[in-house]
Amino acid sequence: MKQPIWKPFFRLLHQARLPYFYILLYTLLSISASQLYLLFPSYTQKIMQGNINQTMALMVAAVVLGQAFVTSVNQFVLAAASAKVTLRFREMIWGQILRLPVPFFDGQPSGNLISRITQDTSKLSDLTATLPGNVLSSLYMFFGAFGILFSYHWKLAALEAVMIPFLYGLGVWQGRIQFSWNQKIQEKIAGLTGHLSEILSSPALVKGFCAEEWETKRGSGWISQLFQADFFRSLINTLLLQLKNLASLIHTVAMIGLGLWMISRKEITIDVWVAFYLYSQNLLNSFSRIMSIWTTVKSAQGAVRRITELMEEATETSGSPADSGFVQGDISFRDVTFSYGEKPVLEHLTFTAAEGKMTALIGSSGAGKTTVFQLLERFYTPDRGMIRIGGRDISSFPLEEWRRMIGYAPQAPFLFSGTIRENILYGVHRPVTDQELCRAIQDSCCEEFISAMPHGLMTRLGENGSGLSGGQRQRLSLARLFLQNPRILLLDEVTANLDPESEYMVELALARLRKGRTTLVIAHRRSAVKDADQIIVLKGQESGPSVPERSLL
Ligand SMILES: Nc1ncnc2c1ncn2[C@@H]1O[C@H](COP(=O)(O)OP(=O)(O)OP(=O)(O)O)[C@@H](O)[C@H]1O
Repeated sequence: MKQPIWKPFFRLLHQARLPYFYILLYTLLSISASQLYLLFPSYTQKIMQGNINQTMALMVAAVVLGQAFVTSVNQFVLAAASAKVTLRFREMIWGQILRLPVPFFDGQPSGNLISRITQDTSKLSDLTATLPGNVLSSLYMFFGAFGILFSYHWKLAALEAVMIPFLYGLGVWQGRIQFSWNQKIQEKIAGLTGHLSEILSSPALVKGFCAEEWETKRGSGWISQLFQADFFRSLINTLLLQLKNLASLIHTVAMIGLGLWMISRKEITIDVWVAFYLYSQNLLNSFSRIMSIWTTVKSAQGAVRRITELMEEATETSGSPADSGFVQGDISFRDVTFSYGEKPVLEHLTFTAAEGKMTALIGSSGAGKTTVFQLLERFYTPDRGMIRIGGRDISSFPLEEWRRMIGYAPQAPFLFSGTIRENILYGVHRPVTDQELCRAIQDSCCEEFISAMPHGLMTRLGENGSGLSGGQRQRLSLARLFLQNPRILLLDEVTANLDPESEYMVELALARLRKGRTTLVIAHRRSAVKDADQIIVLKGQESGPSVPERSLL
């Protein structure tokens, strides 16, 4: 083990609210099962000594039935414990991912994050739910059996003591090999998941470019890589299992050989040897379990590391409610400089967007228009300079409060699978009356098409709002903004891809929405800036520092 995983592992346990009752119950039942297994050989010995009577028969029956009962109840407890632990870890990680800042997601394949929640949590749960029970019950059995073996005969016990280090070395070696293969599989699964989720998010694009054949090949590449890794892992696991079986066989043969030799020399009686043999099997079983715990730990090591890294990422700081304040006044960028990593985008940007007025941002592609919106949303922080509203630094407002004051309409509106009603109400953090909803639908020019739908507001949309035209999607997202009632509007080329009729409808809705709100619009087309009170030209890096030009249309 290169890096100890215990510290981060225990930190994770502390963070997740684990079902300790189930884990404790599993632990106690596992130890009870070990105790019952330890009783069985001594009863067998007594029977072999001729101690056959009703009490003995009842005792043996009780031990055998007890073992079966405890083991099967424990299976249920373990299933419940694992499921609950998985649930808690998944909730914890999902909550963390949603609170990470936007820069974290830059260049982070979504497939990787999905596999943190699906694959890695399963591994972590296996470890967490079973670790205390398996470790304690195996150690109980291991030391219990060893103690009893020494009390029987030291020579036979010494044979065990010699065998165990070899078996241990073998187990550690196997664990290492299995760990490295498990890691390979994890990487392949993450790659495949990332690739599939990217392609499945835009099936129309694939079809539009007639790229089915090409994508089939690319997908097959990932699938066959996973197959190869899976195949070799199974092959290696089978070989390792055979090796383990061979080691057990050697152990058993040595046990039998030494036992028979000692019986022939009258050093032990046959009943002692039988009991000894059974205890040595217990010892071996408990040792195998300890080694399988080792394998579980090794295979969870990567998952623990990845999840810990994720959990230790700094989340967005929400700020204190004491800093709340009324968001009003002109928005001013003062000497703002910003780069994405090493890549400078804005330099010394200074402009003011007057309260309640419309400011258009224009400039060539890559000039930094969307970046201005990103900074306003506080997805990123300026490297230098300051953004203020009514003279107050925008970063001094509690984050959530600030973002709720901003209504952002992107070029491609965000809609999700669910009813039209659910889509309109997304992000509206207050109860909404039917009248308010109707009003927002009317203001956003959605009334006509929603009432033409078979189930009206309760009509279900597909992923990304499929089932609606571009203009309808855009108007639906504007209905959301009417309800959200933000003080600042950020409109990113909202009408860019619409036909004239849809554009007219969206413009109508936008004109209503803009009333009384400070609006910033990203525009490429003249028609989109015709109502602007001022235009800021961003020049980007190509043409030197981006000094804005102010002019009226
Ligand atoms: N998350 C990011 N990480 C790194 N670079 C980025 C990121 N987002 C944007 N950029 C880069 O920053 C520059 C400005 O991007 P931005 O999206 O702000 O431009 P824009 O003016 O809105 O362009 P367009 O009109 O084409 O949408 C571009 O060169 C872009 O490649």
